Amino acid sequence: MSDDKQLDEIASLNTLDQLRKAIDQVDGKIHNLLNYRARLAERVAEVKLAELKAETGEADLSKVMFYRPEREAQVLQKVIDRNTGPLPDKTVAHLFREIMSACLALEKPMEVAYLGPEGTFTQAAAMKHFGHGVIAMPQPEIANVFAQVESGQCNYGVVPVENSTEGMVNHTLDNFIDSPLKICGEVALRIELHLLVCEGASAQTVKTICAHRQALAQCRQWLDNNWPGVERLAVSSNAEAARMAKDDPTIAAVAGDIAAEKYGLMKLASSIEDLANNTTRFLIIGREDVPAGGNDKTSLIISAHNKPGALLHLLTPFEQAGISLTRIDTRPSRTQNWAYLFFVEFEGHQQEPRVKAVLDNLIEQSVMLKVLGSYPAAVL
Ligand SMILES: O=C(O)C(=O)C[C@]1(C(=O)O)C=C[C@@H](O)C=C1
Repeated sequence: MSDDKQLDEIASLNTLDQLRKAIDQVDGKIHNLLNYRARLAERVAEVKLAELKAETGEADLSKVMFYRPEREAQVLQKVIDRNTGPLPDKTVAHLFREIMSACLALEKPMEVAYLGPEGTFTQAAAMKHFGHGVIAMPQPEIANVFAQVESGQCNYGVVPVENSTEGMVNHTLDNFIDSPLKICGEVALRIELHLLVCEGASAQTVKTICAHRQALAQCRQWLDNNWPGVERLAVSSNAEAARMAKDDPTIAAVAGDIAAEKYGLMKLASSIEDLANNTTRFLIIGREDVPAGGNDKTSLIISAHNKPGALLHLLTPFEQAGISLTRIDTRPSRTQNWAYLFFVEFEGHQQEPRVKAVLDNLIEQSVMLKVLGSYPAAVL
């Protein structure tokens, strides 16, 4: 039905009863279509298995790539492109995110490791990226997330990589150096941090402020101004800080809403992060390469020879090919041979000829080059 016809029909309905009957009818149609879509996804799973069998002669379910990040990004982009409202783009995209998540769970339930415990922003990022159809498995450290995916115990992992206030998450970058895993997606999350205490606690009872060191850094100025001289303790995650504050009125945790809810904490102060637009970017890690989807990014680690102008030489091929860099960062090298180690991110997929040409050029100039993966740019 065209938009105009829909509007005319809606305008002709004048009673609550008429409108609710119309809503019931639409719900029936949506419901029917949802299950139709779900059956198509089930059939997709059968076809994927049959294709693997035809290609390799084996029908090993663990080798089938049920999750297709490039296709999911395309589906979500189409949702946004065709949306005419009144529902906002973000809302319809989130609805379709959950529909696809449920369909994927029918194909095969995915196990996703994330930096836990429950209640971390990384868990929120995992849900934003995969929807609620996955089985989320909290891990104590970033290294455990990598290990769970490398060993095959989990299908994918979610790790924080960069914060708009504090820069790169070095643990994650260091883990990539030795890991065979590939980046297969990215997700950005707006981070709001609060000062949380248990019931009965107050500004007078608090002796220590606990949080992950990144969160403490993101609120440094606010804490300096409002809580000068009070001890700050870096712990393994904000959720862990919230867990510690739950039964101890001498501890205040810096953490987000999910942790506050999970541990039943009160807000002594809200939104205490120093920068208004505090965002953390997370990466999805997996064992397979992701095919090109049309709007991709590529991440790599590269080490340059220790001579003047080395970085400039590494970057010139990107400029010549007209490829935009989205990030460049340095880490201290961990072997004596490497003078510099750079993490570079740029627009494009490693299968594109222009990107391939740049990578060939870089291999010649660098001491070491490791492509961490090409993956769809975040849509949500
Ligand atoms: O197109 C596919 O490959 C599917 O498996 C279908 C579908 C979907 O529901 O649209 C589900 C899971 C994939 O990650 C991508 C898309």
